[in-house]
Amino acid sequence: MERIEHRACFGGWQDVYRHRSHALDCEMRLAVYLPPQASERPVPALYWLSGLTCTEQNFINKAGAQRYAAEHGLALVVCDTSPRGEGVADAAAYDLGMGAGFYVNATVSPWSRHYRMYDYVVHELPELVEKHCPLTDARAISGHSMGGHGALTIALKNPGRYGSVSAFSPIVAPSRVPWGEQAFSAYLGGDRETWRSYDATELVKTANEKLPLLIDQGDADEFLHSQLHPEWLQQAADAAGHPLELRMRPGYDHSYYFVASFIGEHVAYHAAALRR
Ligand SMILES: N[C@@H](CCC(=O)N[C@@H](CSC=O)C(=O)NCC(=O)O)C(=O)O
Repeated sequence: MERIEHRACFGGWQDVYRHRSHALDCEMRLAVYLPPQASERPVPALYWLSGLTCTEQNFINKAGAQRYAAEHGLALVVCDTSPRGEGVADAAAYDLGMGAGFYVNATVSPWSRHYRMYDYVVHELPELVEKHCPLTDARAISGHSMGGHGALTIALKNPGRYGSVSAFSPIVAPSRVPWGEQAFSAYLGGDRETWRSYDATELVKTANEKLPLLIDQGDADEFLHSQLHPEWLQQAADAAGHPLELRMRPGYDHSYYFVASFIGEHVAYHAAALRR
């Protein structure tokens, strides 16, 4: 990992690295916020997955999470949302290709060559940052929109790997909404059976580990009734006896103003869970 940004922030450090990814077969950037406590001892980490069009920069610039991470002694690990670079397959649309990896392992050409964000986030990213930064292997995961889908599905598919999970405005049923149908058709192909293993509303039906799901959702979100439908996950979780707290927030939209308004509560939630 080569450090390319290093900025003092709330007594700790906001760093950005570039590295060669084996999973994605391209150069990637990732951001790590180290709270002041990390200069004394290894600290637990909250992994953040961003939404469509984002890089590693959106969350670290807009969410204001570093103040809370410093308070609670939690590191923040933020990756990009897709493979990048020349030779990486792309599409003209903002919601397919670069910036729209959907946290799956693509199985269909031309996407399957680089689009393996699931393996990258679950395996390569923690191995890398836990080797190079003062982090313990205590991990929490969260994200926004497409990244909320990523956080929920990755936690549900990997029992024991994360101490807690939360999401802002997540795509909870990608198999049933336009953003997900477009991405899964391209990356996974036309057999909808294969889509179920990346759909939180399906995964929650059979999850053995009942890791509580925490979701914040604005009721003025412009994508609420077309792409998000958190009530579908609520219904599936209730039927499966899976704990889910869905907090509808009056007046909030889909933007990072919403994430910034409640990120402090999520950081506190994850810090408490990782202390137990
Ligand atoms: N009009 C937007 C559409 C894309 C968008 O809203 N992206 C969201 C995530 S949506 C679901 O994954 C986002 O986080 N944008 C980045 C930001 O900093 O706000 C557009 O074209 O950007």
